[in-house]
Amino acid sequence: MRLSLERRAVLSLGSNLGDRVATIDRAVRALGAIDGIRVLERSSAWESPSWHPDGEGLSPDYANIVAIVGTSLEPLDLLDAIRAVEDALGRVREERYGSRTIDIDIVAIGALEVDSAELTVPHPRAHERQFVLQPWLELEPHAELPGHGSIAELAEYADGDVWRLA
Ligand SMILES: Nc1ncnc2c1ncn2[C@@H]1O[C@H](COP(=O)(O)OP(=O)(O)OP(=O)(O)O)[C@@H](O)[C@H]1O
Ligand SMILES: Nc1nc2c(c(=O)[nH]1)N=C(CO)CN2
Repeated sequence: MRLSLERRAVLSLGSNLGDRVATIDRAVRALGAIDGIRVLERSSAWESPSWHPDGEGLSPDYANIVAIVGTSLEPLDLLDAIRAVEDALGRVREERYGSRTIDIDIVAIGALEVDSAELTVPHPRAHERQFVLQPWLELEPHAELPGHGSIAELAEYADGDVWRLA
């Protein structure tokens, strides 16, 4: 279903296989080509060791960006659109937290809260991920993550190294 109003959504894009930044660039272009999604801002690319519940650095380093989009799509339609972009870019769904050519997560959709079997928004792990917080801070230093507060404060406590790619 389409809304007549746009909501501002924060997306996290990551890749740790192949030409990571080129794939992320293609994903951003593909998102912007979808009816109901406008790409408003995108961060530069940041790199970080792969995060996994069993430990860091078990697979190749990731490149990550944050993109801010305006969307008139309902949350589950936005998730479908994101999955379609991941599929179009050749993502193979393997194990959870495993390597991937492209991964797109919905970090937040305005102040909306969604808790369904398929979709949880705000993303339940975004508040503790430097690879989400640092690129987002670059775009919106005063942003708040609904339910968690200031992203600048969250970044002070979040674990993990992340550095800007040239
Ligand atoms: N906020 C969200 N953004 C994207 N997918 C979500 C979200 N909440 C729930 N999901 C669900 O999670 C499923 C698994 O997603 P995915 O394979 O990208 O997880 P992951 O990237 O391995 O882990 P993580 O979500 O911690 O980054 C998706 O198919 C989707 O249904
Ligand atoms: N650094 C980093 N680690 C990850 C990432 C990611 O985007 N960046 N995505 C994952 C998917 O579950 C698993 N681990």
